[in-house]
Amino acid sequence: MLELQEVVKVYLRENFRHEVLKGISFQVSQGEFFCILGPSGCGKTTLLRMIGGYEKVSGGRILLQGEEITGPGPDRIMVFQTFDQLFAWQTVRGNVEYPLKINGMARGERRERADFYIEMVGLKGYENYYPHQLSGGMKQRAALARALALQPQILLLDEPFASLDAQNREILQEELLRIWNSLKPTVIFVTHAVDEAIILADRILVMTEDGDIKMIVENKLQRPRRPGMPGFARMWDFLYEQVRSSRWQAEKRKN
Ligand SMILES: Nc1ncnc2c1ncn2[C@@H]1O[C@H](COP(=O)(O)OP(=O)(O)OP(=O)(O)O)[C@@H](O)[C@H]1O
Repeated sequence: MLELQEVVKVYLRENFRHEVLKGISFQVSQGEFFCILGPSGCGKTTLLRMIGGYEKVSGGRILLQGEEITGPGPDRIMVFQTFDQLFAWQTVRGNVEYPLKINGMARGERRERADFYIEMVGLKGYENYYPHQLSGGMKQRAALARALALQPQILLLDEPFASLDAQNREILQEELLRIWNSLKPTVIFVTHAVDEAIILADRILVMTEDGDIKMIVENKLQRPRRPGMPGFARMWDFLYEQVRSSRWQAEKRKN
């Protein structure tokens, strides 16, 4: 469904060419839960933004259903880590309805659709709350409802639970998996947390510190996955070592 072919991203910094991504190629299937795991600064967000069409590639191609991505579209929606992605002056319902309104959906239909997804993310009863009246977890639920309401082909999630406390993070991971099981969207989920990648993903792409693919690992652990289950710790050790060693190699190169 999604194919990246030798994708390169270069930024210019004070007249220096900074190659952030070094020729990334992979494919994601329809309905797959795909995680991109890597240390801070390795280019995960840049990669996601290019798939979203918010950022141009410097080389290579990104194809969605065989068509090259040239800009943003309602078929790919992004959810971010920050709690301030909602419109502060709109209620939860207003936030979820807004993109539908922009897309020309009639009032009755968009109200119905918004309420459906608000209930799905567990915010029924909070439709008329403003963002400042919500906890961090509730804000992320609202952002997820807004994204889901557009019924995108691909959900692009950029560390959406990273700012939550551990307990809320766990709850939201479970909820996301429940929603993914019922709607089966294709999900590309960026994280730097090894446990999160193992709990969520069908496959895990491990990036090197310097913007390359270290490996793509198939996650065959049975769902639901819990840190104490057989095989979890072994996988965690393996992935953690991959992330750690790529960071160490990059540090050695810098010195
Ligand atoms: N607009 C930009 N201009 C110049 N450099 C940029 C720009 N955006 C990102 N970068 C650089 O690209 C590299 C990768 O950044 P990116 O945000 O994609 O990493 P990341 O893996 O998502 O990091 P984190 O986990 O900390 O969010 C960094 O060195 C960053 O400074």
